[in-house]
Amino acid sequence: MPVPDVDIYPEATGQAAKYFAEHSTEEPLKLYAGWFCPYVQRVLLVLHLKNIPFQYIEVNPYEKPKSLLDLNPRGLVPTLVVPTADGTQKPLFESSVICEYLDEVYSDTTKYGPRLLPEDPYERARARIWIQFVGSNIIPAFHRWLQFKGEDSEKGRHDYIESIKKFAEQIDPVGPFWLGKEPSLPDVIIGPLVERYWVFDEFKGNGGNWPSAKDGEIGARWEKYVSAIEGWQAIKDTTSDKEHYLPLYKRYADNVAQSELAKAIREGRPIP
Ligand SMILES: N[C@@H](CCC(=O)N[C@@H](CS)C(=O)NCC(=O)O)C(=O)O
Repeated sequence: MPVPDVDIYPEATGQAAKYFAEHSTEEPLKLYAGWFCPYVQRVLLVLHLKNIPFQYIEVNPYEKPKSLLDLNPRGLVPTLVVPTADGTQKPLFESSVICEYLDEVYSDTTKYGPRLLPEDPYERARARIWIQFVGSNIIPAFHRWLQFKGEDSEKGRHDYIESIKKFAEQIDPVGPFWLGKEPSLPDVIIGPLVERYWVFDEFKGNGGNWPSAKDGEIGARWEKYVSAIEGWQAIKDTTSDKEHYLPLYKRYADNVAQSELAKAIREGRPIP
């Protein structure tokens, strides 16, 4: 795919642009977001699945406008603004925390559909373990593979593939989703990363070399899971056209991205 010559921050396109336009009017619940961001997409998935009214506010987190910094001093997206009775703004950040918050607050299943964390305490705890695993293993490996060069990048590739195999062992064998028939929070947390597989094929020459049926039962389970994520309507509705992601990910792959996250990875600090 040729990378478009875009120097400025591009805009959302395709299905995502349509979805954002539908949520552009004033609402008490506000999401400060960047259209390209996988962490933002997690929150969008929850809002979309539960059909929660909210206002979508696009900000460029690399320029960190004052409106964002006033809410979140680290200037990261997603930042959610929660309405209060006295009209003050209460911000929330960290995508997985926001997702759990929304699942708890919009919990009436007759209005908002199935809960995203299981009712059973053991299953709920197990889901949280694997959500944490995505944050502590899969995401760092994702960035290491994408941003680093040579041996460091190879270590990222190895860790990424090995950790998705571990995650795959935990997927319900019948599926298609992590807990079975219905999507749940682990799918929301890993879905946007699965949806960005092509980034590695494009920039790291991976050539679609992901775990699959040729690697045995777990590979087959993962392959089936990837198809479920890619065919998931909520993912499709919140994703832009691929070409629009290219210039942004190219900066990461070329190791010139200036975001806090990119710098933390390069300097070997914990990622924000
Ligand atoms: N751990 C955070 C990560 C959020 C994050 O890193 N967002 C990126 C965009 S994908 C961002 O705002 N980057 C701006 C920067 O790093 O300066 C979460 O899960 O919400």
